[in-house]
Amino acid sequence: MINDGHLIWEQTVHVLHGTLEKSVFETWIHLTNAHSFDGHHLTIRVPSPMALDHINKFLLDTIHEALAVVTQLPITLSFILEEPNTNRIQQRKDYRDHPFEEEFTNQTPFNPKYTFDTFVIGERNRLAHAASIAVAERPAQNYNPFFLYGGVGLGKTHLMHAVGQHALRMNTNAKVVYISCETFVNEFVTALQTRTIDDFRNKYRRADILLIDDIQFIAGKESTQEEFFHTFNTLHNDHKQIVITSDRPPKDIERLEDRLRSRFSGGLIIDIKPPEFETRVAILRKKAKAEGFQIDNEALNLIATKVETNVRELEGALIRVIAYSSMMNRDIDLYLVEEALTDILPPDAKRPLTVMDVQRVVCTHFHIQLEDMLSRGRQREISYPRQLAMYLTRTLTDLSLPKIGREFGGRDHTTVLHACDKITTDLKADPKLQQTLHVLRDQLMATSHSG
Ligand SMILES: Nc1ncnc2c1ncn2[C@@H]1O[C@H](COP(=O)(O)OP(=O)(O)OP(=O)(O)O)[C@@H](O)[C@H]1O
Repeated sequence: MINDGHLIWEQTVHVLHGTLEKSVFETWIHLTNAHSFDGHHLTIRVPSPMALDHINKFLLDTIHEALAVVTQLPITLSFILEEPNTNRIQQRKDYRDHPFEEEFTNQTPFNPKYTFDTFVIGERNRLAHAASIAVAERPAQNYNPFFLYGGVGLGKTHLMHAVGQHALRMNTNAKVVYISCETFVNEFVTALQTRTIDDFRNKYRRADILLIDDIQFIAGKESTQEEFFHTFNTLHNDHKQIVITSDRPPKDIERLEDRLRSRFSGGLIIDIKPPEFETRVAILRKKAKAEGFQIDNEALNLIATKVETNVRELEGALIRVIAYSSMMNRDIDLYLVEEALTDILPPDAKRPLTVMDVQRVVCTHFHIQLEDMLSRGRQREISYPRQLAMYLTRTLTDLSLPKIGREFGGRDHTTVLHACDKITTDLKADPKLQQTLHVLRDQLMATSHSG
């Protein structure tokens, strides 16, 4: 189970990397590690008493929020001091997504997970992948610039890091510069303010391969566009490779100078589209395997049906399923995936489920009256469907335990809690109950879609 803990914390750190100030992240979070996880409580090791103190005083809320984004489960957290001889630098090197924004250096500038080996090829990214390999192996020969565009979370940054790492493997002396456009803009402004524009120019205009991510960020920034235009020309004239990513094609980037637009369009432009079903399943399988989890095909297929357009979200869904399975101490099967991902509704979902929907569907299934379900009656023919309906309401809606209690004939929240625990326990050993639940859930999903 510690494996799950590592995975959950790794993703949480990933979220924190995007939300915290860079210096805060680097100082307090970067060197933390998962220590133990029991399905409900995650213990994190921190490297120094100062970090322990700072995290507990100032960062707890932010960290809990990030954890909730990752798992959406009530997992609790605590921090402990790391034992002195742990090799923590070794353990935490992957979380730095975009670390390579300093001087030219060939020391692991990229996310080691973003390589061609870990990239799953499918119909809709095959060309992007092939062009990326060609550029990495023969920089500035055929496709220059190489402009890669596509929607959020589809693997553009992954491919760009793969190009950089592969190019460095082919030629360890190559000066490969990776930069997000946002950082380029910020560095340019700082260079102007601190009169270090020559250093800035040397850094970018002496690259053998310049990889610039999310170029759409340059829109409307006139002086940066001017600067980038000259950077681009210098590199291009010197036969150096330029790789650009964007969320849209050059023609659709607003407030972009025409001369840049035409430069961007002068090489190879390729788009990357959301992966089709088979590729989504293959991505999930690869990711699960890489993290040390064996998940059967049916469960992977179900996750892949639920998340269609964004690989980052697809990976997030997988993490949530794994975390949920740890927490409930149950194997990952169709039922568990359904429960863990209940709030991911297909795009055409019309309205959220109500407690009435659940009660109606369960009563019909068990041939009982609604008034019996809401009554005080304790006969098993009534009490068991009632407990099942409470469990379904709890897992399929946002209602709190007290609110559910009120909706079921004014019962106490501990009764609801007991019902949920009972069904959770029964589910583990009762395939028939699993089947029943599956049928009921399908009907409820159909209910919410039909609006
Ligand atoms: N074909 C793929 N195979 C394996 N992993 C993938 C693939 N496509 C995307 N991913 C994974 O999905 C996640 C999001 O990808 P990435 O960050 O490259 O997206 P992006 O297109 O740059 O998105 P954004 O526009 O938000 O910057 C990463 O973890 C990446 O490794």
